[in-house]
Amino acid sequence: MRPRLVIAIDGPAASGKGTVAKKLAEHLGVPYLDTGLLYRAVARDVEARGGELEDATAAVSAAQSIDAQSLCDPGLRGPLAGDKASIIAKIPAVRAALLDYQRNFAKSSAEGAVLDGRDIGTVVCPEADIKIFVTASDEARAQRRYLEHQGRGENVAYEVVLEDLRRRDARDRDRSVAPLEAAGDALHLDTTTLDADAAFAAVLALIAAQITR
Ligand SMILES: Nc1ncnc2c1ncn2[C@@H]1O[C@H](COP(=O)(O)OP(=O)(O)OP(=O)(O)O)[C@@H](O)[C@H]1O
Ligand SMILES: Nc1ccn([C@@H]2O[C@H](COP(=O)(O)O)[C@@H](O)[C@H]2O)c(=O)n1
Repeated sequence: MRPRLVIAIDGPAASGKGTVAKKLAEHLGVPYLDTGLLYRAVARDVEARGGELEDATAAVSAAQSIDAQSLCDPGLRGPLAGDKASIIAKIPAVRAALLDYQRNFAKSSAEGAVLDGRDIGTVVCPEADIKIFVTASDEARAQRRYLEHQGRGENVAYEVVLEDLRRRDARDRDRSVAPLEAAGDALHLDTTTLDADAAFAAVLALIAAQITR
């Protein structure tokens, strides 16, 4: 029988962490949480109530009343929602309000769980069995986002996508609480030259090597 595994996957925007995390959860038959959706949903709810994203009181109130059912809202997808999420994600009390939800999710299944985000290996699940930090060059990540825009028929210049991505990364890296960074014991995967299948195969190999060590 396979041991219970909690797997933490972190990395910057469009590094491909969500793609590998979802595949991994399916492969292992464990629940998967895209924690970015929580921050996106808080930003959505603050604005829906007429609040400002920088208003800590409004953001904490939204974080405390987050509705798990509403995380599948397609309006949460896309870079604008991600950018708004990164503004409320800087507020320490918002992060604190979302911690229990994430930690309870990690404990919710006897088989384990896969969570992806920015601070899973460092703050949410510091005791995770496996931690993976997924990266790719800025240019490769911007190209992925650019292709997403094109797929939706949106006319956005590659240079604008690159600039937006770098601004969001900087906000996530430079914040005072739970910044985007690799845990000291994380395994590193650079997906710049890997397609999604190759990245998944590389993750499986990293995990196999760690488990059999
Ligand atoms: N290895 C890869 N090679 C090329 N494209 C990829 C790869 N992995 C994912 N993609 C594509 O890149 C885009 C971003 O991938 P994904 O959503 O997994 O990134 P992410 O790191 O979870 O981003 P975010 O934090 O913004 O949610 C998607 O369109 C996805 O299909
Ligand atoms: N664990 C996390 C996850 C996300 N964030 C913030 O939310 C933004 C959107 O995240 P996506 O993964 O959906 O792109 C992200 O830029 C972070 O600001 C976070 O702080 N911690």
